[in-house]
Amino acid sequence: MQLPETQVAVLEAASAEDPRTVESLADEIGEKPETVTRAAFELEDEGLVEVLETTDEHVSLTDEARTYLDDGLPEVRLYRAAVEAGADDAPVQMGQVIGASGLEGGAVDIALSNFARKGYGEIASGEITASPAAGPDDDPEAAALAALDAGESADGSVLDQLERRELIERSESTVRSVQLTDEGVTALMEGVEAAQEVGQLTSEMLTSGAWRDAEFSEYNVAADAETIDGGKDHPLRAMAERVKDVLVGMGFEEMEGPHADAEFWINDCLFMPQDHPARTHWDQFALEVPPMRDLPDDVRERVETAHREGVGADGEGYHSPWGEEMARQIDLRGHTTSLSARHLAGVAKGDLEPPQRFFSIEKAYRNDEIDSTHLLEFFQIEGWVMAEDLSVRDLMGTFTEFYEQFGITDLRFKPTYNPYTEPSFELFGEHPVTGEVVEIGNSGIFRPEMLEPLDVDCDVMAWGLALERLMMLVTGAEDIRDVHGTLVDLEYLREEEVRY
Ligand SMILES: N[C@@H](Cc1ccccc1)C(=O)O
Repeated sequence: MQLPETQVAVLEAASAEDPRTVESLADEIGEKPETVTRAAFELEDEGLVEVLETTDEHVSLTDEARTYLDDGLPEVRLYRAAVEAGADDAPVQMGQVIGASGLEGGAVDIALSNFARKGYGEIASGEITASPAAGPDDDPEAAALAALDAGESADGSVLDQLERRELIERSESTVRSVQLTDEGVTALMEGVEAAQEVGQLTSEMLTSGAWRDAEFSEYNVAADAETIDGGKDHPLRAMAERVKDVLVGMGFEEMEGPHADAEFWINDCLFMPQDHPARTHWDQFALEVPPMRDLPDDVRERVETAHREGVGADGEGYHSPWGEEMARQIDLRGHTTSLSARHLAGVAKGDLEPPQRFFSIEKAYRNDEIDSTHLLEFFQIEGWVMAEDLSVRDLMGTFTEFYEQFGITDLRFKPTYNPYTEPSFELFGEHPVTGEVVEIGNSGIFRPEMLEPLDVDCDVMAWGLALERLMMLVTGAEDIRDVHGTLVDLEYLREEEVRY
């Protein structure tokens, strides 16, 4: 029988009694493990060997665990310091024990929570009591860490606990072994010889014509191959593109504009009084840069008058103080409605005649508390329609049509308040996994107090929708941080389906 060279080598090195790992075969015949794996699968296809797979669990200690190997677990240190201070007799001031233990920073919290969990004693009203019966010398977690460090194994439930404490990392790998089949043994007895098979066509073979006589090895499309992670769009970017397609399909044109902009465009044009709470720097990020130089004089004057005197015959409004300095201050935009203001004021695309439809899918920045539904930066799907005689029905109809494209058909609306819209509505959708009703956007019909100073004399309905929330409803993700930001699992990004 003739076989390619590596297959012959693998076959000869393999045994019928003891499965041999790919690594040891590779060592023996001086080939790379990948090459041996490939040859092994080819031999398996021919029935000459069997490839056996087992999973090998590997446990490694984290850096944190290594410091505990030297210093002891924080809770054990705390217990020892407590006993030393007499806390096994009577309660002792916590500060005193912590000081004596030498624990600092985050280690103190770690010590306290595990001290309580392990029943080493009690902590109440700033005092610590150590239970004399606790035996930190036999702490199973400490023992397991020492055993693992010495290359020994440890009990499964202790391992689970150590993993929860992030003191160990567990990984699995597939170990492949090769064993000769009866057919393989027979083939070896009858004699196998190496055939000169060519694995790869080279340019030399093409120029010399050697390819004509060469015997090429066959492809094995079923063989395991190295995973190659190619570049692709981030799932959130892919979602943004999908939204863009839908909106363009609905007749919308895209807006562009600065991420860092004058408060004038972010807030003042939206009839947000300068003492409005959302304008404090707790909410939006102010930049230490020179103020905006160019503001169109006529718009600035009309906006100022609207703030100071109100709009309309009876001058309704906030009659709030207004200063140009604040209007020229540059912030990271807290919403992309600044782009709508620039477009409506005619500074982006010149004067616009109705009907018009515009959108943007761009980042907004807010000093929010980060949690499962909030990030400091997020993408807003901003949009507006300018036309004669718009009503709330038009607004709801537009949303219904838009969200339908993403399979969301159970929209709910709730009246809300924005300084720049009247009426205003928040939009909600149901989370497909948790069933929770999630806010997905905010909308309304721009007030005359906003539109008149911008010199717009027809109706404009507008909205800001959250791209990440839409993504959560579409994918079922329960935490925004699983989808976007620095905590996203790389495996998710690698494996997420590519959509065209
Ligand atoms: N700017 C609003 C969204 C919005 C835009 C336009 C009209 C009404 C609401 C927000 O960030 O929540």
